[in-house]
Amino acid sequence: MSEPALPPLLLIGCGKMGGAMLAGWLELGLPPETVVVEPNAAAVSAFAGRVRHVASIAEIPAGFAPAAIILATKPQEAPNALPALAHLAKPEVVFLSIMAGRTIGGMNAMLGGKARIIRAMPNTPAALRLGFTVACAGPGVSAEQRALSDRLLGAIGEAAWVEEEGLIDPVTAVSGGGPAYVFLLAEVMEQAALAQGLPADLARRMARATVAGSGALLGASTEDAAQLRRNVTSPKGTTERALAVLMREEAWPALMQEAIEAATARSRELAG
Ligand SMILES: NC(=O)C1=CN([C@@H]2O[C@H](COP(=O)(O)OP(=O)(O)OC[C@H]3O[C@@H](n4cnc5c(N)ncnc54)[C@H](O)[C@@H]3O)[C@@H](O)[C@H]2O)C=CC1
Ligand SMILES: O=C(O)[C@@H]1CCC=N1
Repeated sequence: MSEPALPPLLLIGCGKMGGAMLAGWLELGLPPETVVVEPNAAAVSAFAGRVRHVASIAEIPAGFAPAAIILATKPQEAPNALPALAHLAKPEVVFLSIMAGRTIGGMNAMLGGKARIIRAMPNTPAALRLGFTVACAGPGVSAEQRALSDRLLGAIGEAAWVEEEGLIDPVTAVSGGGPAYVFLLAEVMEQAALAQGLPADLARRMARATVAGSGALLGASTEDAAQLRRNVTSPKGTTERALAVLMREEAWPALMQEAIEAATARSRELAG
């Protein structure tokens, strides 16, 4: 059975994440009445003719009744943008926020106190429909609104739901920011290759291909990451020597924990 057509949406902010999500929704068959609010015209040029673009919230066409309003500006923009959207907060409208840190309660206060809100945290592999999003529904969100949001998030990768909103802060630290840590791995591998005398172009290609290929292998495999690691590690071989450095208690295990703790704390600070 084919899925029903998507209803018109209102997207607030079409930057890196908003644009990646919009691309996924257009593939699902987004109606052209959809409105995108984005002050930077260049950010929406790739979507010209397929959605209606306005530069500010004040220019949203009067009477436009979206089923979902996606909040994809920076968290620091919320105090400007959300009060201007309060007139659209009705029981039949769900707000789907991807802003780091901003809590359902805090956003609801800015939206006039009666908004139905889902707080979600995606990540940038969404641009290839390989994202991972964790979402949490606030008070009053209907089963239909949750199903619509699940469909929207499923269009950009995998979606999971939690009941406890506080879990979104560590989710933001682990999967929201996670791609940055993986890209950093490619950067430092490249630097280490250079330090061993490899030519610059080869060092760059090797680091990129190794991180991308390993990610693809992990994605395609049913084996645990630990088993895939063991598959590379010959007893008394070379990898074992490298892992003995990286897996020292004070090295990657402790550093990753400290990094995730710091990002989780920052997410809580961004609540405002
Ligand atoms: N970049 C990432 O990896 C992730 C970002 N997020 C969240 O997504 C949100 C957006 O992040 P990015 O896309 O990275 O930032 P971005 O800066 O690329 O996009 C934000 C967009 O909002 C626009 N904007 C600013 N004021 C506006 C207003 N009043 N109305 C409408 N649009 C306005 C900006 O012109 C910009 O294009 C943030 O809240 C961030 O926490 C969540 C998960 C991952
Ligand atoms: O760094 C940030 O604040 C956002 C949230 C997760 C990824 N980027």
